[in-house]
Amino acid sequence: MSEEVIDIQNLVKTYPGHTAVDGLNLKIRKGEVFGLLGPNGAGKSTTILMLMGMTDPSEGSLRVCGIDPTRQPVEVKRKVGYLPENVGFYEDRSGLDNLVYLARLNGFNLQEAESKAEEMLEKVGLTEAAHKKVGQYSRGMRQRLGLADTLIKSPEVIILDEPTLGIDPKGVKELLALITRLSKEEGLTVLLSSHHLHQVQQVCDRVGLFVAGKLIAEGDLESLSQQLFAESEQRVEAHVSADNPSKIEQAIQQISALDEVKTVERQEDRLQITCTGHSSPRIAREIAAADLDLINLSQKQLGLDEIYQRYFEGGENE
Ligand SMILES: Nc1ncnc2c1ncn2[C@@H]1O[C@H](COP(=O)(O)OP(=O)(O)OP(=O)(O)O)[C@@H](O)[C@H]1O
Repeated sequence: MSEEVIDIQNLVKTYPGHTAVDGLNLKIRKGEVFGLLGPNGAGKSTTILMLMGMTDPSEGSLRVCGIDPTRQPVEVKRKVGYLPENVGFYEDRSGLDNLVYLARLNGFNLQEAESKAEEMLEKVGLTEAAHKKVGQYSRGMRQRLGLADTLIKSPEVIILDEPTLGIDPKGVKELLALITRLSKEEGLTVLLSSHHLHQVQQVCDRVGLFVAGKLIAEGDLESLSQQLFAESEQRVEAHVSADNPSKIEQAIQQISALDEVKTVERQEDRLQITCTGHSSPRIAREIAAADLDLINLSQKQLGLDEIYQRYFEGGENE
């Protein structure tokens, strides 16, 4: 059975006159890359702050690596690497110097700190820039340095809050590839918050859609589209044998008679069907009942694009 590294139950955070997180339930398993996707103001950062023990929940319970961050914030910080939206470094000192300093703060002696810092710089691809001042780093390099810092204490979980904000497309690609590699190679559990659906789609095993403090759906892409669009219009294409036109006509009549089917159009040996719900099995049965050979049946997979359009556009207060 898979181990739950993050376990959130009925989590609520209220500020005066405002509920930022509203009854959140979420479990994230060991080694998973989970994307918390939502518009500005959805409550992502507030949730992360509660996971890190930096702000207390108003209600509910949460465990990170089995630890309650509200009661044991120091313990949680030992196990969890946190990369905030903006990381502060000493700008006039090199990346290596900054990391050595941060490693020392984490309790390593000077020798250990130096070797850890070099190892982490190598891991995030900054060896060549090790002696360059951080003030001269690009935003992408700074985030990689931030990631190196979060990895120094060998965390079990890393939490990244909008890690790609302000990075150019090439830097984003490199950072996402790095996150994926770290998770796969080191069995790291990753929680990544973002409002960039394409980025989340590229790296996450599962996605949670967070809107106005509530998780409205979670799962992989297929289960998300089932949860959100079960009743909405789907497109199915049936590729059938063209040998017997009368059988094709018969199949079209039978499929058209199904309650959930709206339209059927024939394009030679392909039937384009619009329907609600998951009608593919019934459509396949009708084709078989018309004694027609079915070569292929495909249902258009709804992408996060459609999900985003429907739920997230507009952001806060929408
Ligand atoms: N300290 C605070 N006091 C009052 N309201 C707050 C506080 N922190 C956050 N909020 C409000 O709670 C809501 C959720 O904010 P939060 O920062 O968690 O959202 P987010 O999803 O991380 O968005 P963003 O991507 O913009 O950071 C917002 O409406 C915000 O204005």
